[in-house]
Amino acid sequence: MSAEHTSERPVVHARDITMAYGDIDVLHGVDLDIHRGEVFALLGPNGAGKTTTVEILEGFRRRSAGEVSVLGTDPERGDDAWRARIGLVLQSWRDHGRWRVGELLRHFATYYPDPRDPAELLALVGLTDQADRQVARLSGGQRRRLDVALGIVGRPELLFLDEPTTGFDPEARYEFHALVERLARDEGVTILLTTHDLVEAERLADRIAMLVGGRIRACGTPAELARRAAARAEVRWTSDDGTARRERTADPSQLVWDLHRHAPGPIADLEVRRPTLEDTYLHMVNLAADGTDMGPEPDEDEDEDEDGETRAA
Ligand SMILES: Nc1ncnc2c1ncn2[C@@H]1O[C@H](COP(=O)(O)OP(=O)(O)OP(=O)(O)O)[C@@H](O)[C@H]1O
Repeated sequence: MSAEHTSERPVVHARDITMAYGDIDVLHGVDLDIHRGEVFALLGPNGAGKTTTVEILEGFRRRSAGEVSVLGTDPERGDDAWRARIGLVLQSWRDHGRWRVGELLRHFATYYPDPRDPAELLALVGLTDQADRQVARLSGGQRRRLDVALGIVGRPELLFLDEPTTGFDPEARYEFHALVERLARDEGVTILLTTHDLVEAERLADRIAMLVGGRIRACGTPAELARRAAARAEVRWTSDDGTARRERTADPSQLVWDLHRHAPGPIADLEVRRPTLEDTYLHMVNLAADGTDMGPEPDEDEDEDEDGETRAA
């Protein structure tokens, strides 16, 4: 990566993005800062505004208002040189069915000043054996691997991954996760991932933002988010009379200690279940569905504005 790209300025910087389709408001003031080499996941239920947000950052959609800088440029004014620094793995399959896999990759490589070697890239995504196969004859998971290869052939500084592992078998998913980690860790690629797979987000993301109803409700590391949402640990055990018991508590150590003190012997089936990212996610979504406008929850990594809004900084 050249020195001009290594400044501390966030790769993605957005303030107060709003978006309306006709008279329907979809985004209500989204703030984002994503730093170089960070894997950032955007989570949220169907219709939350994830694709809209990402398309605005990619320069495919004009925002209604707000300030956006991606790799130092307003995406609405991004030129070809700017676009060449960005990789896209989109949900929709592009129509290249009659091309052969290797041929298509070699063709795409010609668009970039310093592309990856197509043969190495095929090996990287596990498609070497399919190099001479027509794209239309690939399985769903193999097409998705090709999408990933096309997204990174130009050595992007910023990679957008829109539900990248849909249709992957577990092994392909595992290999893909390792690839994403390598891109971010070894090559300093910044990655914005949208996914409905909370396990994937937890595994890959340095930070996660939860977008619900067009607002960022929470942002932080997976561990920070798991601790939120008033999510308390659950302690499970089987009491002396054989009854299955469960209790939620903010202090599971104390509860386990108390159980031991009062039990005549070992406690059967004792289990402590820590709050998970899923607990927080469901909590956020349910609050929004109830119409409880609790606003975003600030944490130690976030700037709080005068009005109490949280920035994903
Ligand atoms: N071109 C459009 N015209 C009008 N409304 C749109 C358009 N695109 C999206 N919407 C609406 O904007 C809202 C947000 O859509 P968006 O696709 O950004 O959500 P999402 O979070 O990506 O959802 P999903 O998880 O289902 O992909 C939805 O209510 C959707 O119906």
